[in-house]
Amino acid sequence: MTDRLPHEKGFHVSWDQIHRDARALAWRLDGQGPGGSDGAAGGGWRAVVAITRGGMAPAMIVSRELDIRVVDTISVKSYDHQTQAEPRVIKAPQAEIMGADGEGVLVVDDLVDTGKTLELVRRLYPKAHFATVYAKPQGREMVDTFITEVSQDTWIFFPWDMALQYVEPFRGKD
Ligand SMILES: O=P(O)(O)OC[C@H]1O[C@H](OP(=O)(O)OP(=O)(O)O)[C@H](O)[C@@H]1O
Ligand code: HPA
Ligand SMILES: [Mg+2]
Repeated sequence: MTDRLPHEKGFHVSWDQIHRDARALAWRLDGQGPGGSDGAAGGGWRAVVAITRGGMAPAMIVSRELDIRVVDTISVKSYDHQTQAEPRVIKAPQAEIMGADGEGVLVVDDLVDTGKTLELVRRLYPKAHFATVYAKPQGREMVDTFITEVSQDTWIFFPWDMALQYVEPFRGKD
């Protein structure tokens, strides 16, 4: 177990921001799949596999943008709150979708941090393409395509983990 606290900085991502960034990820992936170039069905990808749970919202947006209807999940658990444990697969995707090595499959996650989650999934499906919306330097090598890099000492807060709440004005009482 590695204690990940404290993080120096917080990067707060709204629903609107993750939607824009996941769309940007989809557009970058369009035509990059082994199944074809410009105009190919699904951007050349056979299927999208979301790493649950954080990868599900980005995977939904990517699969919608690229018109990919075959969508599955792999469940990898690696953190309890901000404390990291050894990642383990709790649920695997369908064998027919993945094929022998994952070729033509787009594996999507919200972020790569240490890279341990992707390292595990890569070992299982070495020819899949690994895409995340955000990446930290330590895990960057594990991801093929990402949109925004944040520093290692930043904790990314996603909208599904947050709620709107009142804040005192900058010029508050006393
Ligand atoms: O690169 P790593 O250091 O392995 O960290 C990245 C992973 O950690 C988080 O998932 P988590 O295991 O917390 O589960 P969740 O998606 O269900 O929140 C995040 O969604 C990534 O999947
Ligand atoms: O920065 C992060 N934010 C949310 N979940 C995470 N899981 C690993 N790193 C992070
Ligand atoms: Mg996750």
